This record gives sequence, C-alpha cells and structure tokens, in this order.
Amino acid sequence: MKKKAVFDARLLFFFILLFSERCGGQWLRQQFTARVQAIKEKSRVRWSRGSGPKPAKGASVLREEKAMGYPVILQLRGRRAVVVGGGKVAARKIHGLLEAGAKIVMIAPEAEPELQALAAGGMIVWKKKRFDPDDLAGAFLVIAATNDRKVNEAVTQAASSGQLVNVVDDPERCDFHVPAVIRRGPLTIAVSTGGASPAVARRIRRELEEKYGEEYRPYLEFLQRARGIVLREVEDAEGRKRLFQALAADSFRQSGRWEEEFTRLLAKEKERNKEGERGR
Ligand SMILES: C[C@@]1(CC(=O)O)C2=NC(=C\c3[nH]c(c(CCC(=O)O)c3CC(=O)O)Cc3[nH]c(c(CC(=O)O)c3CCC(=O)O)/C=C3\N/C(=C\2)[C@@H](CCC(=O)O)[C@]3(C)CC(=O)O)/[C@H]1CCC(=O)O
Ligand SMILES: NC(=O)c1ccc[n+]([C@@H]2O[C@H](COP(=O)([O-])OP(=O)(O)OC[C@H]3O[C@@H](n4cnc5c(N)ncnc54)[C@H](O)[C@@H]3O)[C@@H](O)[C@H]2O)c1
Repeated sequence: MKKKAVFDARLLFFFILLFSERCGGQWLRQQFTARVQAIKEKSRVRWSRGSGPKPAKGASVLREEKAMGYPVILQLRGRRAVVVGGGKVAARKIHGLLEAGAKIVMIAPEAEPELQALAAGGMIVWKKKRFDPDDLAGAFLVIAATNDRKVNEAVTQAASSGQLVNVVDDPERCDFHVPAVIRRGPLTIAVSTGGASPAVARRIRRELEEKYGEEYRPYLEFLQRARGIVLREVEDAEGRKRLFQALAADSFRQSGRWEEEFTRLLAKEKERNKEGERGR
C-alpha cells in the first residue's frame, strides 16, 4: 500500500516536470521521443533484398543494430541450387549442399580441380561459362561466390524474390548466412555470428567438435530408432517424456549399454502404465 503511494507520487512529479516548460519539460519530451525513435529503428526489418539502408561509412560499429537471423535447417533434397563461381569458397559451399542432397548447378568459366572432379563424376552439373541472369531459372537457392563483386551483385539483382540468395562477399545482401557446421549422423550443430566474425564461428565449431565427438553419431542413430519404438509402444505422454529424458541423459550415453538399458526402461514404463490402469 505504502509502496504504491510512493510510486504514484513519483509518477505525478514526473508528469509535472514533463509538462512544465520552466522545469525542462521540453528537454524531457525530446529525450522521450528520441528513445521511442531508437526502439523503432532497432526493430525495423528490411522487407526486400538489398533495399534497406546500409550503415553510413564511418558509423560506429558498436552502435550498429540489426534484426537477428531466424535459424532453420532447410530440406534441400532434390531442389536446385545454383552456385556462381568455382573457387575455394564455392567448393566449401558445394560440399555442404551435396551433403544436403541438393541438385547443384555450378556456373563458372574456371573451377578448382576438386570441383572439376565432382562434375566429371556426375555429382554436380558444371556450366563452363560466365554468369548471365538466365542461369538462375528454376533455382530454389542461389550462392554468389565469384571473386568479382560486380558479378556477385548482378546475381542478387537477377534473383527473384522467392529465391534464397547467399552472397559470399556481402553479408548485408544475404537472405541467409552459411554457418560453421558439425555433423554427427542426425545431429547437426551450426554456429553463426551473422557475419560479425566467421573466424570465431570456425573456432567455436572446432571446440565443439572436441566435445561432441564421433561417438555421438551411433548414439543419435540409436536414439532415432528408440524414439520410433517409444512413440509406437508407449501411449502415456508422461511416460514417453520420462523415457526420452532418461535416454538423453549423459549418464545413459556413457553407459554404452544402450540396447540393454533401453529395454529395461521401456519394460519398467509399460509396467507402470499397466499398474496405473489397474488402479483406476
Ligand atoms: C562459417 C563459414 C561457413 C562456410 O563458408 O562454409 C563462413 N565463413 C567461413 C570461414 C571464413 N570466412 C572468411 C574467413 C577469413 C577470416 C575472416 O575474414 O574473418 C574465414 C575463416 C577461415 O577460413 O579460417 C572470410 C569472409 N567470410 C565472409 C566474408 C565477407 C564479409 O565479411 O564481407 C569474408 C571476408 C572475405 C575477404 O577477405 O574479402 C562472409 C561470410 N562467411 C560466412 C560463413 C557467413 C557468415 C558466417 C558467420 O559469421 O557465422 C558470410 C557472411 C556469408 C556466407 O559465406 O554465408 C566458414 C567457416 C567454416 C568452418 O571452418 O567451419
Ligand atoms: N564467405 C566466405 O566464407 C568467404 C571466405 C573467403 C573469401 N570470401 C570472398 O569470396 C570470394 C571468392 O573467393 P575464392 O577464394 O573462392 O576465389 P577464387 O579466385 O578461388 O574463385 C573465384 C571463382 O569465380 C569465378 N568467376 C569469376 N568471374 C565469374 C563470372 N563472371 N561468372 C562466373 N564465375 C566467375 C572464377 O572462374 C573462379 O572459379 C573472394 O573474393 C572473397 O571476397 C568469402
């Protein structure tokens, strides 16, 4: 009660200040408007590729704010991905796209030997030529990875609004950034700094590779199978949750006796369920 009275008195004092010209009300109102404007600026989202304002040259790096990216795992199986450029950066992106099962078309007059080998083996299609806008027809995803800024920009201009575009030398114009990635069977760990420091993304990826080693591959593959069994055989939602949590525990992973332990936990859960039904 007392607290509320103090608060109300403070609020009243603030409003008197705000509307009294003599006590600096005008200054206060200006401060307030500036704060609101800053919040609006911060939450502004660019709607079309490349149409947003670029930060002015020399603007303080620390004050720059931008909307955060939305992390997703894209399903690219059977979808067409056009990569413009055939250098070292294009090669890195193409390896990731191949893992995801995309249908890759590479546009470049010259290509790294490893990419030439992929083309010769029929893993990717190589159009040995310079880029022109027709090359993007039918693409779901586009990567502009040449060493020529003008060509990369021409790629972004040629893309239609429904195509997802990545430009390796212009984070601001990207619809998506490619993160540093660790694969352990069904487990994907992706690290992104949104272009602030790709080198840090790479360092963190390396650190996480140590912590989540190759042993996670069979473990996740086992969990995938176990999940199917639990969903089929345990009807009770609470029981399922208990089981999934037990399987996710690091002590379970480290036990190494996954099949045996799982069979025991599953039987226990089924028994519990039966007892619950009998009790009703
Ligand atoms: C994660 C990774 C994925 C991949 O490419 O597979 C990736 N870059 C990686 C490495 C790396 N790239 C660069 C260096 C040298 C050190 C340095 O410059 O910092 C190193 C480190 C190294 O190689 O040691 C140079 C660089 N990168 C970009 C520019 C342009 C610019 O900033 O304007 C320049 C300057 C070029 C120049 O000098 O002209 C831009 C991008 N690079 C991104 C991704 C996207 C943001 C990702 C994020 O911040 O999280 C983004 C925005 C666009 C995109 O490519 O999607 C991969 C690590 C893979 C791994 O090892 O796990
Ligand atoms: N995003 C990243 O992770 C990252 C990392 C390092 C560098 N970069 C940037 O990526 C650019 C490419 O780096 P790189 O090491 O792969 O270069 P690179 O010189 O090895 O390869 C450039 C490729 O672009 C092709 N090319 C040039 N003009 C073309 C055109 N008109 N049409 C089609 N293909 C064309 C060339 O044939 C070549 O295959 C660099 O200039 C740098 O700005 C980005």
